[in-house]
Amino acid sequence: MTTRAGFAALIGEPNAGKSTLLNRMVGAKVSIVTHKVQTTRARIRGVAMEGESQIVFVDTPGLFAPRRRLDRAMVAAAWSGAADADVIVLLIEAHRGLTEGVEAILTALEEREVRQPVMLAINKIDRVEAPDLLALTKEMNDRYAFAETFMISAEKGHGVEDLRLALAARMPESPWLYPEDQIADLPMRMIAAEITREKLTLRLHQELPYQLTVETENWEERKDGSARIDQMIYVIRDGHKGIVLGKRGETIKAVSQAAREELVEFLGRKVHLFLQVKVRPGWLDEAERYSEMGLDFSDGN
Ligand SMILES: Nc1nc2c(ncn2[C@@H]2O[C@H](COP(=O)(O)OP(=O)(O)OP(=O)(O)O)[C@@H](O)[C@H]2O)c(=O)[nH]1
Repeated sequence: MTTRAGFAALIGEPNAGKSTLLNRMVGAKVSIVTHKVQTTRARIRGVAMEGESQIVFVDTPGLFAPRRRLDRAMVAAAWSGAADADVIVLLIEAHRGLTEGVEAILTALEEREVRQPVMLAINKIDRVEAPDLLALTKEMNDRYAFAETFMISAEKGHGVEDLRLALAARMPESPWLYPEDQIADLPMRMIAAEITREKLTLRLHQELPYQLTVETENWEERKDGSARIDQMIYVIRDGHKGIVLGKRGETIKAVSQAAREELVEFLGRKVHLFLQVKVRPGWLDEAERYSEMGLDFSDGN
């Protein structure tokens, strides 16, 4: 039996339908991993099985509008995440066509001399007429040498199976990256940390997220069946610590409660969550720290 496994990077403008498509391709069985898990280079969004093939879907956070230095490093990392993948899928919206945003992505693919196959998935075909769709297919393929083109409706499920089969066929021969019965069991600590990070970003000013990391420092299974989880929130300045804590600790309390509720739902048992905030000054400028995260500092400059 030959098994295949590899990474498929899903790229596209915001709102293209990435989440909808992933949920379709990954299916209910593993939808648990749709929490955005941050790995060093890309976010693992889900794992799909198709016959003997395992497809690990990653997306590329921060591809757009880099503003600050770290954001730019994130963009570079996002691209290297895509460059590390075995296949890239560019998702565009049928009714919007070759937008400026899509053009920017294609230019970046060319500039970076991406060597792996890029599949074009034209989504939301339920919103256009057939002649327009054919015209767009031609326009896109004249613009870039896509390996294959798919016309899909992620929402309605049309064409999704064909895309999944094509991706499966392009996965390299390899043992599976995740045991089949553990697909839903991606590193729990990372997922738990990401849950807290998400709650923080929901609560805090938009400026903060990339300057803040959450690490699960301790995970203890208790005899009564509950889990004790200790997490550290790292910020770069004293002032940020105050923001995270909030007045009389209100912010962190609310974050902790929201994160704990989601963890309870996620783990299906009682959770004791302990959050602490620590300042790690100069973090933004520590090239070493960047490389630990898989971020290429020089490239991001
Ligand atoms: N008509 C139509 N709408 C769709 C289709 N697929 C997705 N949508 C809608 O498009 C919107 C965006 O979909 P998402 O899956 O959230 O898009 P996304 O790319 O994950 O968005 P970001 O997380 O912002 O990057 C939602 O309102 C979906 O319901 C489709 O095939 N047809």
